[in-house]
Amino acid sequence: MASSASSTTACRHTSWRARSSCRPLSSRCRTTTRPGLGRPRAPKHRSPRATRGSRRTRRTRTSTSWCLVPSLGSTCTPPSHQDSVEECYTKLTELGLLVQEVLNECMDLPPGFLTDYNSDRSFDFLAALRYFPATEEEDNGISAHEDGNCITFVIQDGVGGLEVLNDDGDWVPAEPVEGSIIVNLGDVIQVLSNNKLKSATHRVVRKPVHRHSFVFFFNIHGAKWIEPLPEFTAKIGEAARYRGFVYNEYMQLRMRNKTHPPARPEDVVHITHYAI
Ligand SMILES: O=C(O)CCC(=O)C(=O)O
Ligand SMILES: [Fe+2]
Repeated sequence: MASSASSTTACRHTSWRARSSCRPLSSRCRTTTRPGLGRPRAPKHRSPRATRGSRRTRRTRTSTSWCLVPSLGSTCTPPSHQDSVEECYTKLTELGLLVQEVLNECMDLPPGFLTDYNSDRSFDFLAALRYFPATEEEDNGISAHEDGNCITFVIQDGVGGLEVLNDDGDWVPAEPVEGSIIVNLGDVIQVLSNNKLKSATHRVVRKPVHRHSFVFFFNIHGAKWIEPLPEFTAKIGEAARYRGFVYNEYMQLRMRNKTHPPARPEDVVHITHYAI
């Protein structure tokens, strides 16, 4: 993650629960200074106006998000867009299933393993995000973080601002490419693969103009037990790097990071919470 004390949007969506109401999820968002969400890795470069951790952080609106298609509860989709949003949701679900199969092969798992293991689609959701223009003092859209789920698909407009942290600690812009979808792996895949595959650390830096993105979270059922698979541990003589946990428990801890931001950055819960 970018820094151990960063500013982020207090009320940005974080879990399927928060998205089950039909209103902008962060319509009254204010920028607050609080610990970031990712791993304590120091990037070499920071965008010039980023005020993560700064005492100067002004209370300005940074972003809003709407849940278009939640698995539970109502949606915020206007009736006129219902059909196209639902079609989009169906296609993204198909894409998730396909990418999951590709992952299954890349991870050399028994055929169909991930399809069976992650067969319940009721925790997936699609969100629409709107980022307000950066101000002179502040340009943080979303602080550095890793997604806690399985796979995330991001469809962004042409404005840019999404950045990924590489192994050298440099932030690399995920430049908008028309017609493309960005695929992020999340913490669940990192744990299952015992760190062979990594969840991408990413953030959004706001630009001087509005930015919009659609984010589809291909999740896993909340009751699922997540732990490193034998193919990445016992079968190859490697120790598990994580203890097992129930997915919902991790989601709730991540949510608590937001509702009750810990005073000390080291107390923010990341996937390392389960590291052995
Ligand atoms: O808006 C984006 O490009 C990324 C959003 C994101 O990282 C998230 O919602 O977790
Ligand atoms: Fe993310």
